[in-house]
Amino acid sequence: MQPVVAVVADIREFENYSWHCVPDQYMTAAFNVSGVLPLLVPAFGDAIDFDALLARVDGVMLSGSKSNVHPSNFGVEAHEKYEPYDPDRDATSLPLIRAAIEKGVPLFAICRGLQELNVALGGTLATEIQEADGMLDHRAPSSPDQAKRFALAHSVKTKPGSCIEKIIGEDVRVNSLHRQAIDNIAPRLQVEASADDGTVEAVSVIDAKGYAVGVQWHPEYWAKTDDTSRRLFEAFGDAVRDYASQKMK
Ligand SMILES: N[C@@H](CCC(=O)NCCCC(=O)O)C(=O)O
Repeated sequence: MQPVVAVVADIREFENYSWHCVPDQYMTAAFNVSGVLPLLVPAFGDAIDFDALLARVDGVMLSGSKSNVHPSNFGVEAHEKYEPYDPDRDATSLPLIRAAIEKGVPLFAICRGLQELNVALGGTLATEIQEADGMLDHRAPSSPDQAKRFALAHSVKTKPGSCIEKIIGEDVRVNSLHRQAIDNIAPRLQVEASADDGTVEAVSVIDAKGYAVGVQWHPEYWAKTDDTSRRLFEAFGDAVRDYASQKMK
């Protein structure tokens, strides 16, 4: 069985075209490590019949992106410090997240995806977090070498007994490529892991009907070689297969 997972596309502009796209690293990690077929969902927003989409897939994965959730989605005025935006992705991810959680469709949210999960459920985001006193700089190192940008950068403590701790253990090292983070956590989310400076690094949905986990780091980049990264994608694949097999009963 090769279950299918919906992956929401970014809108990118290059070569005089608008593109619906997702970086290969997310697609490859889902395909090779989770053992699922990632299917790109165009960022068509509420023109999409989300119930029909979710009836046809076995999971949802939300990738990272250099773009940020538009602050109007969490009651904050737009400002250049929150840019760049991708409103089409927002308009697709946010309702899809709510529908997937309502239906218990397995959900794995990565970086921007975790931020979307928080906003979709009523939370808010802080921006330029590195500028606040006592905060680590969670941005990627400046380098043309992706392996250096996605290098493991800081430690993360998981909450004992949490979903994430059962998957990856207590203290792990993760990469870090973000300048936004959860500010007010959504009522239905619980913190599952934090950085030493208090940045929320992993969450899960309280009383979720199905697997619903988000991480602020990028396990997809080292999914084949890093134990923590691999475990996260394997756990997502297992949840998707369980869901798919239940659907067939
Ligand atoms: N834009 C948000 C979300 C961070 C994120 O998804 N980063 C992935 C980008 C990878 C890269 O820089 O190549 C934020 O900055 O917090």
